[in-house]
Amino acid sequence: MTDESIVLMSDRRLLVIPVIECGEPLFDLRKVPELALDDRQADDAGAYARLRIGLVDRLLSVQELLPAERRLLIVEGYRPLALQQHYFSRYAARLRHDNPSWSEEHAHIQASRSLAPPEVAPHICGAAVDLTLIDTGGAELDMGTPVNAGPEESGGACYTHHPAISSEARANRRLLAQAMSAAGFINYPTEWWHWSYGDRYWAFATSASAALYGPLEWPVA
Ligand SMILES: C[C@@H](N)C(=O)N[C@H](C)C(=O)O
Ligand SMILES: [Zn+2]
Repeated sequence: MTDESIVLMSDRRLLVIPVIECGEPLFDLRKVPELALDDRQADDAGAYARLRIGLVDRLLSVQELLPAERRLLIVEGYRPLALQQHYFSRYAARLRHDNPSWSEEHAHIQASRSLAPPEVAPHICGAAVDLTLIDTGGAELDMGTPVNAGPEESGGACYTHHPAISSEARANRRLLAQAMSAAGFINYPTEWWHWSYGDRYWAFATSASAALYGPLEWPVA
């Protein structure tokens, strides 16, 4: 899959998709012992561990679909808007610094390979999850790159269908993708670990007439 065939998060078609908020609450994954949770993105208030309850149910069904010796490892769910804004503007500024000939618009588009522009971002809706696979001893499987490896540092190997990864990593990505897709999740093709349900990217990819989940304030009122 080339960059040209991938619909990026900066695509204007996403912005016009309506959101019909269904009102589902965020649920705390720290109360779900069936799902392994990693603390590399942890914040004091535990925002990273929250997800819309519908996604939690779907992750439980994903785990049922996996072979007994494989489990999901959840890295990040909900992300407050201020954090998304910080991540996105920092990365766009870094790209402009490293590529002085790029226009602001081009840097915005290129930044959206790794981070969603805040106006369409699914993590701020509790509708996206970054995750990987572990074995029975808790060791992460070889997925070709670490979670959150950017296109620059990974030479593009973070793209889900990048050809230059080992056959073992490809098989592990395929296993993850089959189970996540079967549960209704949609992958962001530039990041093998990023999956969403009910957000605008999901609505676009599934031709749903509207997204189910809009942005949520943090802390929840
Ligand atoms: C930061 C990365 N894990 C991520 O979540 N990227 C997507 C595109 C996002 O910001 O929604
Ligand atoms: Zn993500």
